[in-house]
Amino acid sequence: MRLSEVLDALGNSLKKYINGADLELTGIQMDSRKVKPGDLFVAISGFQIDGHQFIQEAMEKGAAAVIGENEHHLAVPYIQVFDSRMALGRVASAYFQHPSRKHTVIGVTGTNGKTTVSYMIKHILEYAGKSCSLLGTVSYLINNEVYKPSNTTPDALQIQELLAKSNDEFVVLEVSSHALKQYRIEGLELDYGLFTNLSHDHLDYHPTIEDYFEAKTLMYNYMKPAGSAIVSRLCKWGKILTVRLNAKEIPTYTMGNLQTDDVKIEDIQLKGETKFKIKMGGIVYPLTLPSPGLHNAYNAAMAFLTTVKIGIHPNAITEALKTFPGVPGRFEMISHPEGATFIIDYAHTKDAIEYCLQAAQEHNAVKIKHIFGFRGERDTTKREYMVKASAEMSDEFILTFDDLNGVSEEEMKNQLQELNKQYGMNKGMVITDRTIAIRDAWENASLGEWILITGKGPEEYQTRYELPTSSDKDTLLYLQKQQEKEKITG
Ligand SMILES: CC(=O)N[C@H]1[C@@H](OP(=O)(O)OP(=O)(O)OC[C@H]2O[C@@H](n3ccc(=O)[nH]c3=O)[C@H](O)[C@@H]2O)O[C@H](CO)[C@@H](O)[C@@H]1O[C@H](C)C(=O)N[C@@H](C)C(=O)N[C@H](CCC(=O)O)C(=O)O
Ligand SMILES: Nc1ncnc2c1ncn2[C@@H]1O[C@H](COP(=O)(O)OP(=O)(O)OP(=O)(O)O)[C@@H](O)[C@H]1O
Repeated sequence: MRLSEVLDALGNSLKKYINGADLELTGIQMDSRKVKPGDLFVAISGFQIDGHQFIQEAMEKGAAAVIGENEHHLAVPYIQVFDSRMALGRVASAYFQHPSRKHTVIGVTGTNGKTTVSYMIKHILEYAGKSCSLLGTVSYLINNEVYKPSNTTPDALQIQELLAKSNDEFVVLEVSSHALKQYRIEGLELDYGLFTNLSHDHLDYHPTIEDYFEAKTLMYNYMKPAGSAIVSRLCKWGKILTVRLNAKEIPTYTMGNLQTDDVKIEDIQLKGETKFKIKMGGIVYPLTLPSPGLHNAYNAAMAFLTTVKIGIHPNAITEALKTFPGVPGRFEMISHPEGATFIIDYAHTKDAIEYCLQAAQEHNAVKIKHIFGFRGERDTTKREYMVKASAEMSDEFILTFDDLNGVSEEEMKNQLQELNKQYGMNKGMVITDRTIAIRDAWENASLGEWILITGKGPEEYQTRYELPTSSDKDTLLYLQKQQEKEKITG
């Protein structure tokens, strides 16, 4: 790519161009440690460190040109921009020849359900014989290859690179509010923009829920001219968003429980298999879903509406959803020999906890025990609501450690004890070691009891615990094996 093409791609984010010889660039880097001779280095002023500090290092490694926000006079061409993250998205898209134009791109935003809806869409498309890449919290799946995710939404450079690598017709990607604020999808062009819901989360990053909502709406600045929005109107934010999108004349299709919704969800039965009906254009489609919970019926309805708009026949969609295998760590069940049911789930908001515990209630749980904790260095304002929800909906709960993220064990333990004292309704206890909390529940599990372990989903532990296990599932499988061994040895 020529430097002159970089300048074209920047458009109105270009502020000043200094030392202007045109030259050939061999790559783009936002991390000085990765720079190779001939690369364009984009200096980003980060949350941890200011990338402008590394301009010298990047040049020593052979950077042929630099983009940044500050005033600099360098030996190589320097392009001053208003916002380096925005510039990175635009330049990366141009460098990889605007890869989103060669795919049908589906962006999914919302507080909860992004991953599940994305997996459902991929499953339906594949059932219909299409190929689909997926970028999200659990993994990046491109051309049937699995990549370990760096973030829910990768940085702008990685997004463009992965889309360029993808030979799949469709790409579905989860779009977090952090990504939107940080211009990670700048340069991307979406065919469909999905909004699942909005509830209390990330109020450490966003000053208010209104700001969080505004961040989510930014996704709709990236629609292709013929692109359309698919919005769940089940929460008030979806209703507000629909009005906004109509005003912007973006074709908007809604899922909800009103006659005016394009897809109306009705007659939901949650006992046993999840069964519900979708009413669309005067026709009623019965759906059966192996994934339990009202939230999953909503997720399936969003996937249904999206894939209908893509052109998949509704009957093929209903058939495909019957065999949806679920998502790792989302309401994943493991049975206990005494007839209890253990669930591993990624719920880390009050809303998600309520949906999970409700699903257990709907399955006639004789008793509900809930094991959960809170991530260190993440939104502390949601914790009391999560405890209140658990205290109201479970029979017993155990507060335990989640990732500490640098918070001391003592500090987190005090927090857990304080939250339990204030909001626990005398139903809670604190067992800080997550594996011991799970073992306690395993050893005391009884017939018909449901034990929900939430917060970590399939993620590996970051804290060293007493049992030699690496995740909630691993702990349960370990306990299962131990019990079998004990039976054999008497
Ligand atoms: C708070 C936050 O969002 N941080 C994101 C941000 O990093 P940052 O600005 O802090 O980066 P930094 O470490 O300060 O570095 C600044 C610049 O200096 C460069 N650098 C650094 C060192 C060096 O030697 N040389 C050098 O050039 C870095 O490459 C970078 O370009 O930009 C990075 C690149 O896009 C992100 O990976 C990073 O996400 C961090 C890891 C993170 O944990 N983010 C979370 C909060 C997040 O984004 N979560 C959402 C999902 C939320 C949800 O729904 O659950 C997500 O999309 O993952
Ligand atoms: N539509 C929904 N409404 C409310 N809660 C949901 C919904 N779908 C899933 N959940 C709950 O949220 C948890 C996370 O689900 P999922 O991974 O699909 O959401 P996400 O938006 O991708 O979350 P994250 O961005 O944190 O990865 C699930 O384990 C479940 O408890």
